[in-house]
Amino acid sequence: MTATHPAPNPPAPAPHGDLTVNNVEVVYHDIVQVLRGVSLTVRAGQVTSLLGTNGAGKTTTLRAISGLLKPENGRIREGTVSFGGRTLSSLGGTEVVKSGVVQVPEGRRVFKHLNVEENLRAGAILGRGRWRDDLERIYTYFPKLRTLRHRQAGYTSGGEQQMLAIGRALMAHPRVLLLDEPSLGLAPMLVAEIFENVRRINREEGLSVLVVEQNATVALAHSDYGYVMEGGRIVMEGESAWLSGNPDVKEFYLGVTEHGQRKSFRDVKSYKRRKRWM
Ligand SMILES: Nc1ncnc2c1ncn2[C@@H]1O[C@H](COP(=O)(O)OP(=O)(O)OP(=O)(O)O)[C@@H](O)[C@H]1O
Repeated sequence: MTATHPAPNPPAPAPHGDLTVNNVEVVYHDIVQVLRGVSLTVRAGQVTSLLGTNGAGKTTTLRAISGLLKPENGRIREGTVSFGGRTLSSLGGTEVVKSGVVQVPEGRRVFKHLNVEENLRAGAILGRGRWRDDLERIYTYFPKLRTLRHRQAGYTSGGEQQMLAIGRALMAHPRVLLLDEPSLGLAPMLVAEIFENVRRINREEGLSVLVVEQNATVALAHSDYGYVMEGGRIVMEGESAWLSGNPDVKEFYLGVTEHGQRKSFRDVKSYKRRKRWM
């Protein structure tokens, strides 16, 4: 059963519309079913988080949206993905990018042999806007990248590569940005900086964001609405403020009991086995 908590005052939709995943089932290699009827909405102009443990199906959900299942031998067996009324689920990755939906992949995947500025310019593939103005725009959001602009990307830190990957995606003027675990392997201060920047871009440009995270604390602190996935299904959804105060989410994802104590890893694991949301 899915627990829901409707948003009382949804903001006025931005002109580009919502991104909707409707009852999507995904199989890999035609036999391994990973998504079992996933439905979610990334509201225009909002930051939406998709939470869940390892293997829940979060990355697969992003691939289903961004048209990147095929290279992984996966396909959408049932359901649709649409953006602003246009169906994306039959399009390939390049067409999805052209429609304004751009994914920042997990693990950064910057071009390590190119310098920072060359990486950013590689993101201007759609020729939307003027690349010089766009570089300035990205450097305003991520001043660190300006100071590093001539450095080979392979010699920058993990956090800098994450900023670069986000900056590169922004060069394509996306309307929806898909972020796969931006916190992975980064120190907490850097994670906070990256999420604050994403929030700022969302507010200033009206960019919609779907962020996949295992770090529920930081994702809920910087998003409007959240979904929790388990076993290829959405098991809970609601406004982020409500989710972060929800005892089930607190206990399981944030590892905190009602009395404010941290749960031990073993307790959290046994809680997981009980699967109280299913
Ligand atoms: N290319 C693939 N071929 C076959 N199975 C896959 C493939 N990619 C993912 N899977 C399987 O699909 C399930 C969901 O994986 P997915 O990466 O979507 O989960 P996730 O929630 O993003 O987890 P993680 O945080 O570990 O990346 C896992 O059981 C995984 O083994």
